[in-house]
Amino acid sequence: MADEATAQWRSALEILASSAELGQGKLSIIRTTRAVDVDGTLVLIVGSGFARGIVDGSRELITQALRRAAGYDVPFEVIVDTSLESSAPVLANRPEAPTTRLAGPAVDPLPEAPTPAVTSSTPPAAAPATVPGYMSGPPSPTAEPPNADSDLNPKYTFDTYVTGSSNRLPHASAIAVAEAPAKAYNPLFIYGGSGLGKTHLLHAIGHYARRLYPSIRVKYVSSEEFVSDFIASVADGRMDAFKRRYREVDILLVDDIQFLQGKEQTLEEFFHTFNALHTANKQVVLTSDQPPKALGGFEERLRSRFEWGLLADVQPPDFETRTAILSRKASAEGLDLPADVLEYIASRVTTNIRELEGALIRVTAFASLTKQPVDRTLAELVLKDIITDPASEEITSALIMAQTADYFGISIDDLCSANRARTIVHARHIGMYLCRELTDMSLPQIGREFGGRDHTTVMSADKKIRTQMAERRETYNHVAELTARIKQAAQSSAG
Ligand SMILES: Nc1ncnc2c1ncn2[C@@H]1O[C@H](COP(=O)(O)OP(=O)(O)OP(=O)(O)O)[C@@H](O)[C@H]1O
Repeated sequence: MADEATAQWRSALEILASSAELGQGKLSIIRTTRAVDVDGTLVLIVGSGFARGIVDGSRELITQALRRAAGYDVPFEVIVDTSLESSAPVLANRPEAPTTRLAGPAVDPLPEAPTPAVTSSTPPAAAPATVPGYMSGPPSPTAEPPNADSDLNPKYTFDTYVTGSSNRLPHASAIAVAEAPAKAYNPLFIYGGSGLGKTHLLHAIGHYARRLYPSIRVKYVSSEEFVSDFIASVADGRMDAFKRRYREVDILLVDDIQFLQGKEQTLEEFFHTFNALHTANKQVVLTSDQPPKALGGFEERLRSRFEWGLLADVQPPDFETRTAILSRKASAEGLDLPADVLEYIASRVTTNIRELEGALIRVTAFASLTKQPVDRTLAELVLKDIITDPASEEITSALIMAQTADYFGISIDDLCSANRARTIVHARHIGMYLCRELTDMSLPQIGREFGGRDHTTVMSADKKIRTQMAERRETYNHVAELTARIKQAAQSSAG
């Protein structure tokens, strides 16, 4: 595979050289890059942070050149290997980029919230009588400090998780696992459709376990981050550190395991990680959009291990649970919404809780913009374009991007480009926001669609649009009108 990667990269370099778009200076730096293939990702290894900056700044042209060379989109990562430095120009006093291109935290790593108020779903605050013995010993000297990078979202706790018949089993087993890691069920495998709270439960396990056992080492990782970390570590020759990161923990929480499908080298490493943890009596919790048996692209030996512990599925919430979730979200935001409004929203959005939250945001944003009280008429007006029959429509990122480009009078290439013109940036942010709300795509997937951007860019676009909707009428209108167009287009193509 390495030869093929080199050949592909050489062809791309020729294409770049034959186009005048990249200056000779940049080109000569890019030429010093080495390419290897890891699990279908082309890893471009540069000799310095400076060279990496040049390659990163030329992403769009490199993407196009690789596409022309290979005949398809070639995903690529850039990493720094300073042993190559002699072949690349070095500028004095330029801060070095980190040696690996690990994806940043999936959520803001804020300190854990103080002991939350007691609610019906709050687990007991005291530690259970039997504290797992392995946590009483001193931490390994080579291990990272406890929870140094556990990346837990402070909002995703058991307190803020509403339970109902659709999620009682995963909720109860998540609590059991946090209370007695590696004793109750190992692994715990939580599966179910998109936006149903699997990530929320993983983070809640981490928070609660840390509250019970302050020195416990918890690591949360999305499987896409696991892949990037693995790729960067292989290419970088830093597998020892990689192994320590994932094996010297007490609880490993791995989100959206289905993204490992077909990634043979990563799966092999994951298999060994899993075995090492399980043998050492450490807890593993996994989430997936499907049960283990349905996970194509996974070897039987791994799928059968996923079934060693407990399988817990999350179902779409019923009407009462949806209403309770909305009520909880509204009060967390300090909003006082009449019951009939909450019920109306819950009746319109039935399958995905992320979309349910999106509907709440729109209704309250519109009320705030127009300085009107939130009542049923207003909610009906705002949500009139939210269509409830998910079977009749398929909303894809391609559809969202085409409609967004058309709406703003720009091209899809503009949306994916590095162009920072105001309208284009705004359109890009709205496109990302709508992909987040209206599709099942993960943050990294959305980032890739929009010109190979990092998942943290998608997160900040999502946050920006959410905030702007309540502050600027124009943004609110853009989102509302575009959603209506996208849903109509999806329905007419389904019909
Ligand atoms: N039972 C619940 N109570 C309160 N909030 C919930 C509940 N279930 C989901 N949510 C909220 O819905 C949103 C989506 O949930 P989450 O991201 O955990 O879903 P997911 O199943 O991991 O989705 P995906 O498979 O797309 O990653 C989050 O903001 C989460 O807090």
